Amino acid sequence: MCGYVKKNQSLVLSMDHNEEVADEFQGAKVWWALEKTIDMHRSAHRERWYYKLTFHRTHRALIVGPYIKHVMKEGNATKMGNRERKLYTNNGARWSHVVFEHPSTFKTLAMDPVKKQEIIDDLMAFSKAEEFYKSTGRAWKRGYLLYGPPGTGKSTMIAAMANLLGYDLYDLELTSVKNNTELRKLLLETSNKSVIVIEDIDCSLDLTGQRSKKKYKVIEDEDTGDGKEKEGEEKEANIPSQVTLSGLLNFIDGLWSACKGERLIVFTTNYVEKLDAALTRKGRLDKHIELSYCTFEAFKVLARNYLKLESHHLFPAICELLGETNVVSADVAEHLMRKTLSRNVDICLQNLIQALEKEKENGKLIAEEEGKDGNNQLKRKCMTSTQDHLIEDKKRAKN
Ligand SMILES: Nc1ncnc2c1ncn2[C@@H]1O[C@H](COP(=O)(O)OP(=O)(O)OP(=O)(O)O)[C@@H](O)[C@H]1O
Repeated sequence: MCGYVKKNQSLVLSMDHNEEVADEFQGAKVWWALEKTIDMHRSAHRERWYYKLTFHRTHRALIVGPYIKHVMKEGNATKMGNRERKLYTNNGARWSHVVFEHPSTFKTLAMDPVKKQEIIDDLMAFSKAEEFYKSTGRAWKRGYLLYGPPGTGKSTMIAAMANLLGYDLYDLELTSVKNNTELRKLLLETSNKSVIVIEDIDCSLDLTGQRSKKKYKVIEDEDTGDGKEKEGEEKEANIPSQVTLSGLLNFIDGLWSACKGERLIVFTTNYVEKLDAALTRKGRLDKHIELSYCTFEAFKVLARNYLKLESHHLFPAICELLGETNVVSADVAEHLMRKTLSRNVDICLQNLIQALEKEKENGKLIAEEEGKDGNNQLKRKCMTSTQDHLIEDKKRAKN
């Protein structure tokens, strides 16, 4: 047997002609050999390679049934684990892809450890539940809704999910899908073992279930008189969208019942409270996960990721300040990244403390202005003033 290392660094073993490899399954010994025959079909003499399996006749039922099934399953799992995974994005009704190499894992994801483990367990149980879905006649799919302010790690978690399961990622841009026919085509083209992501669902579908109308720049073609999407002298027109929320939900519920393989569908939003109840009701989306402001537990993960620190004398001060402010993990990570510039952990943590203190002061000021005491509700308002800008930017980019 010989082996070589593939591009993605996994070891690939192969057998030589007439070489024999032994295996054992539930006490039964088997021997695999790679053999060759000459195919004399028509006048062409073609070599055909095959595996010969030898075992004692008393084990026939065990080997032909459960053992072969086991080998196929393990083989497929290995193939899935070794292949290059892809990140797909759609432009209208067409998918294009790049190699998916996002480094995020659940280990590097900053969040409450208990909640994190619960999500990992849920994903692993789902990925192994083929028999359950088959026996209950349900489509092998699971829906997640991730919600929380910008920068709390929703996209990071999605990458960690795809990495944990070894699935491809499909980033579905709904605003570029014209109608339900295009949506159906896109969804049917997704591979099994995939995560389909629809980010910022509140920007893609409005609350009545109608997709938000996209503003196209329309100019009259001088020769043909056709209205075409062009740059130049322009007037804006609303092209009515035909992708509806009910269309989307029907696809999720119905379409994949007829499809082989497992699929995760993940929606994200910054405004869970604005979503249509039809989308959020149980059964449609199986798990609702809130990603919120950075806690001390989450900070410890970030400190491990960025500073390789398990503890530090400034941690207690940071712990206290995080309890009094609403700061997202993206902002904390941004401060910790600066260590690469200053090369000094103490300075980096001191800067973070200063930023948190400033945030706390802002919260107090707003509280005073509003004539209320500086409790959570007001601190929330302080944060939303900056985050509303981010959300508005996102909406503008989509429209
Ligand atoms: N929980 C987290 N764990 C680890 N890193 C995080 C976390 N949250 C944010 N980050 C860091 O901040 C960056 C931005 O986070 P991310 O894009 O995942 O936030 P988001 O919640 O998806 O934001 P948005 O709602 O704007 O899409 C990430 O690239 C990552 O480096």
